[in-house]
Amino acid sequence: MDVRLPPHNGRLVSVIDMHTGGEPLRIVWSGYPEIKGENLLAKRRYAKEELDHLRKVLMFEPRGHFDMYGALIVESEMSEADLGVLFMHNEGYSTMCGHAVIALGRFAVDYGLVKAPVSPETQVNIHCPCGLVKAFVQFSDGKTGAVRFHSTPAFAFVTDITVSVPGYGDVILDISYGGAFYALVSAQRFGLDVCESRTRDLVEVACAVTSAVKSQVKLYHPSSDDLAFLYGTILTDGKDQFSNEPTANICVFADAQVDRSPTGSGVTARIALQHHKGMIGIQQTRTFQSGATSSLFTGKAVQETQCGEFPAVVVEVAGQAHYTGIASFVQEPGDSLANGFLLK
Ligand SMILES: O=C(O)[C@H]1NCC[C@@H]1O
Repeated sequence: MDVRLPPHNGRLVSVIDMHTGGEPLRIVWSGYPEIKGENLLAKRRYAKEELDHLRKVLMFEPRGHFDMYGALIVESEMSEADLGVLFMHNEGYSTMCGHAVIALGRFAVDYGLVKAPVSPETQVNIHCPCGLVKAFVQFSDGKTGAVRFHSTPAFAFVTDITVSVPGYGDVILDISYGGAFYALVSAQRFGLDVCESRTRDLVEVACAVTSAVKSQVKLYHPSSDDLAFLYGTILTDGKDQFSNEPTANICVFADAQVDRSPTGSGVTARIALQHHKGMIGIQQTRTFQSGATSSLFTGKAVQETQCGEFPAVVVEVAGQAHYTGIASFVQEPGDSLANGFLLK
């Protein structure tokens, strides 16, 4: 059967879909209008201000769903970058996304964004809004495999602060930065278990924490005000002290969106926090498990560094992404739901 273009408004947006540890990634590779801006953070602002209707078309139903995640490939102003990327979710545009970097590393090698890949690993420099992230993609017999990446400097922002969470009382928690800021607290504090409890119960608690922290704690990042916002809350199993056993967590980010993966930027933030508290050493590899799907990432601090006045670490996170499909999306004239909608 010939596949013909359906009736549409003139715009055809083509994507490649992947997932990393169950978390979807819709990579937009053609059909998006030019994203203007003299640097990546300016492009992020432009996408937010001028093109947000297209995020909704691609992330929301009927083409996506409440928990869809996307990546827009853009040009980077950094000479060492192989590609630039903007991340999209159900609320807007993130500054870092580890599961996406793991998928994009493979995509960049498989689709020729990097010339002459080498075995056993090909380096792909991905310019994310938080900075340059270096991905190392397994490559042998012409095939790509697992990916590890080195984060931008990650740091504990504040530890053991008390936040008043309506409905739950005073909660002691940490805030850590792994390319995005997260509040971190053990689910046990709320009588929940990140692997066993119902997802909706975990989401309710995490959202209450996120909203309390947003209203009570002012965040700050030494590089840019664009990075200084709380992305979400990570509920953990409380097993922060180093061990060879996996530690599980569930990340609730953006508008109550649930990460199916262990969360690359979350693993980065957790290791920065654990290192800050003396619970993990440099080069000690820890396994992180998603409370949602049981998928695994590994992580380790590979280098001590500085981020402004914050002692920081570079974290290496490793995982595996898979392809799920390709698609070209249209909006048909006369479709009252063509711009996308969400069920909450
Ligand atoms: O892996 C990560 O870092 C991301 N996954 C969805 C939420 C985070 O951006």
